[in-house]
Amino acid sequence: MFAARQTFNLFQKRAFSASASQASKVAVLGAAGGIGQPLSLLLKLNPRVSELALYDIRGGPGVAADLSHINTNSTVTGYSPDAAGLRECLKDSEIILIPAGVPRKPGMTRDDLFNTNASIVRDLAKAAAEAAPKAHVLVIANPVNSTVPIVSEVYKAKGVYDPKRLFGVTTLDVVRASRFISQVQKTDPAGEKVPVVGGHSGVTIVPLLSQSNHASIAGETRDALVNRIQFGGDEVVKAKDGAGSATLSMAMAGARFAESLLRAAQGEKGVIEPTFDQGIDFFASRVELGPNGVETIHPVGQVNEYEQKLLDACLVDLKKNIQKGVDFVKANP
Ligand SMILES: NC(=O)c1ccc[n+]([C@@H]2O[C@H](COP(=O)([O-])OP(=O)(O)OC[C@H]3O[C@@H](n4cnc5c(N)ncnc54)[C@H](O)[C@@H]3O)[C@@H](O)[C@H]2O)c1
Ligand SMILES: O=C(O)C[C@H](O)C(=O)O
Repeated sequence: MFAARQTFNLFQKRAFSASASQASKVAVLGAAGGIGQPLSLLLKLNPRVSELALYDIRGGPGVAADLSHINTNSTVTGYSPDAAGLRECLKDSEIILIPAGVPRKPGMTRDDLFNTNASIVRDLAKAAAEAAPKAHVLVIANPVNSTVPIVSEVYKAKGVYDPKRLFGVTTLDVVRASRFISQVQKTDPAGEKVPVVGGHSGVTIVPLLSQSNHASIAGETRDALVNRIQFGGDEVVKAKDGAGSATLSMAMAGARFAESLLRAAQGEKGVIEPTFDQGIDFFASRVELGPNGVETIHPVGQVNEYEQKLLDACLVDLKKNIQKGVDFVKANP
């Protein structure tokens, strides 16, 4: 049994009747990138978003001009790539998504991105903490296991940290798990829910097949499925052959998470998503969302012996990844 007091991803779907007319400003930092562009497109199509604010060190205004011609009601603004532009972009945002940062190439681990992405995320977090301290922050930039603790340390230093409003986006892991299990079982992925807990890299990604519709999957089929869920990102990195990592599936996952937060903010009950988040430590698990972000962190629940071993292996790496993020901000405030 694993008593998690942290989060990394979320999931679930419910019918809803909340009004979509409430004003919601959503900011995307890294909006001109491989994830940023399709993510911004999906947000432009979301009637719950009233204002889309796009920032990137290059290309933000161009992406904004393009999206602004789409005939949905939201406004789209691209901001200049400087401190004033970033501040304006962030001001009054309800949700801030951060896909800014470099992606992997074949042969790299997500941790190999740390040296470049840690300072990018730290600096964006500083700006967000100052300009929009109450916004929900959704960290996509890798290594998520370390970049989320970086944001939390920055917010603590600024005296505005609210663990209920900080999320590591691990939605893609449950999206993959649902798709991959449906391929094995020849079912509709829409009906497949597989909790995935832990972190967002390799063995820290722990799918709980015993809690899925197919608890009896065992042996080589189970091992292959678990491995595919844990290393799904590598599949895409390899196929893109040096041109980056998952962007389109990630955009879908990020947009789904933002939509869930907006639904919860607009009064819908029972909105559950997986996210990497902080209770005592950081850990991805299913989280119920409310108007102020995290409402309830669901326990990991009953796991079998096989999954307990996966969790044990996960925690070894995850703790190191978390500490690395915390130490980075302490050494480089
Ligand atoms: N959480 C997940 O599940 C998940 C999934 C896929 C990718 N990722 C991660 O997301 C990140 C982005 O991936 P991508 O494919 O979009 O990369 P990309 O290189 O295509 O885009 C990154 C964008 O960030 C911008 N950028 C860089 N520094 C910036 C800064 N200081 N301020 C604002 N913008 C800045 C770049 O100009 C670029 O447009 C990577 O770190 C990748 O590993 C995470
Ligand atoms: O694999 C990567 O580096 C990107 C992302 O974390 C993913 O899971 O696709």
